[in-house]
Amino acid sequence: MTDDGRLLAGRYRVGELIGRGGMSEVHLGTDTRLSRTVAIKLLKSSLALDPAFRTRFRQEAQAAARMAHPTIVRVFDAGEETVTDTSGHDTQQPFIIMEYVDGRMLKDVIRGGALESSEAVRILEGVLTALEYSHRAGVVHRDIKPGNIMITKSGQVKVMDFGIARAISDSSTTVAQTTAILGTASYFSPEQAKGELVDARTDLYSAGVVLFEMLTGRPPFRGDTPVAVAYQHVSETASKPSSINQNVSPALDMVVAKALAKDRFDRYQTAAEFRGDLEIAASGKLPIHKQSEEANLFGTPPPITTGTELAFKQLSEDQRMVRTQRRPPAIWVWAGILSVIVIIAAVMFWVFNLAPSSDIPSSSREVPSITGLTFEDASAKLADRDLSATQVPEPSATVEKGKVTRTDPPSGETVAPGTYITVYVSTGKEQVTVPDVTNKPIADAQAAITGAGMAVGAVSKENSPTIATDVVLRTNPVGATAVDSGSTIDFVVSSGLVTLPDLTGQSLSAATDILQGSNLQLTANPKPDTSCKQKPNQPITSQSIAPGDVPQKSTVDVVYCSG
Ligand SMILES: Nc1ncnc2c1ncn2[C@@H]1O[C@H](COP(=O)(O)OP(=O)(O)OP(=O)(O)O)[C@@H](O)[C@H]1O
Repeated sequence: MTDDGRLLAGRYRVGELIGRGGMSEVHLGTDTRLSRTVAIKLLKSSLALDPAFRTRFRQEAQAAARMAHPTIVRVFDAGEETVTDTSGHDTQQPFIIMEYVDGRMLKDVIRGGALESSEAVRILEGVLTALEYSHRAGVVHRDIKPGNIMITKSGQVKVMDFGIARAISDSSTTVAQTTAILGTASYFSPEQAKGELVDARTDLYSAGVVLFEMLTGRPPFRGDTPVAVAYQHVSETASKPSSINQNVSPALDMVVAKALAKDRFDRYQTAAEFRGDLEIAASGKLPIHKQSEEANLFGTPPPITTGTELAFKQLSEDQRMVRTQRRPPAIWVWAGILSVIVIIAAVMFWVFNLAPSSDIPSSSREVPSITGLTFEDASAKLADRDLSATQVPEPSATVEKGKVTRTDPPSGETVAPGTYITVYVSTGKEQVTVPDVTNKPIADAQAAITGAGMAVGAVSKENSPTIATDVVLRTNPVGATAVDSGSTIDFVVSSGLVTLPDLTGQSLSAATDILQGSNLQLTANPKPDTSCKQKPNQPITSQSIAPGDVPQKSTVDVVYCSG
């Protein structure tokens, strides 16, 4: 991870790369004027080639910068920087200076599976609060999806990228390109899929899709291509979330059904209305809109289509069912057939005219092997295959710090273009603390060390006047030191012996003191030697145990010169 080091607008220092999305690279940065940490989104320079996009982007970023709400990632500034490419040409690179959010993307949270209903409701309430505020300010988000919702470490919900989708879809990009840039079509409303005008209710549909995914762990419609997914948003009925996750209450099923109504007039009309029903559902009551309404909104769970052909097959089957089961008046049958033809024509137009003309293929991608690369190189390799990357740090015993350890989905798996790949980057070996095992028997101490993730090393013995045999005197490294997980810890244990010094030449009282300090004892009956030549201190002439290692508390007999 290299620091870019550039200064944008003479003020924002571009730091380490922290993420790469479908349309941008995101770096940590510093606002040098205010000395604060910011996130810097550098938009792909290919987008900046279109002057209409640049104008629209500036306007939208300015509108977003006017919004200040705790549930919205603050936009502080936006602009363009002239960049000289390798061939010496100057190009404009748009950038956005945002509040830095220390947290996780909702898409990464959902990757772990369905959330508890209460948590899903709490997060969606945050999203709806943000939408209520932005819709009042006249800003429609247009790209509400788990990849634009962050959850801070304290659990706060923050929605980002207001207005950016508008800048993209209003420039000369095709629908297929827009889909590829903005990610999958999973969160598109029916009106977006049909290329119609959008309004605040479009965001509420997408919020309904996000709620569905939080409750079930998967979006309501899946398919191999954006077209197959968009088709289902227009014409298929979503399953009840409770048919996928039985912990979801009927009340929440009803809220999701209303949010996902195909006709925007059947949906929640405002974010506040949606939030109100969520609160009612969370309290265990059924929202006011009636059960009969719910029955109309949900059909039987549709099979998961794998492509446009399957979608068409399903469509013709539906037609057959309409004819045989309900027997509606002929005029309705013909109206139904007509609308089906219109949809098929729209999809065919999209498939055969727009998608091939764009340089963004819609087939699936294989996740490449990127372990061992830096995040920067890995995300570039993913971007080559139209895949986005999110960085998640994790300790690794084997992979060097700063290098990719693994991905989710793993390499070799096939995914749709625009899919977010979680890229795990090594923070080096996990740090563990050496437990304090002094005064513990060696067997207990060794168990404590292995239990704390370290390896047992050499055991050496050392004399100790007081500590019992095979009890730990100290470790190396000593207790409370932080070390790499798996480090080897050496032990020094008591030998149960003590060093007896040479006592000859010492007076009896000096010898008593010396031995006491070593937890040894001088005999109570030292033997006098009268044959020697008397000296003033009556020195010891011999000792019963030779100097050296002796068991603790040994008693030493001595002979002293009494003269
Ligand atoms: N304000 C922020 N604070 C901290 N990290 C951020 C911030 N914005 C983005 N990121 C990180 O950068 C990554 C890429 O950002 P993001 O998904 O917004 O890019 P994008 O190009 O807008 O993607 P897309 O449009 O495909 O969703 C995110 O997954 C996230 O990890």
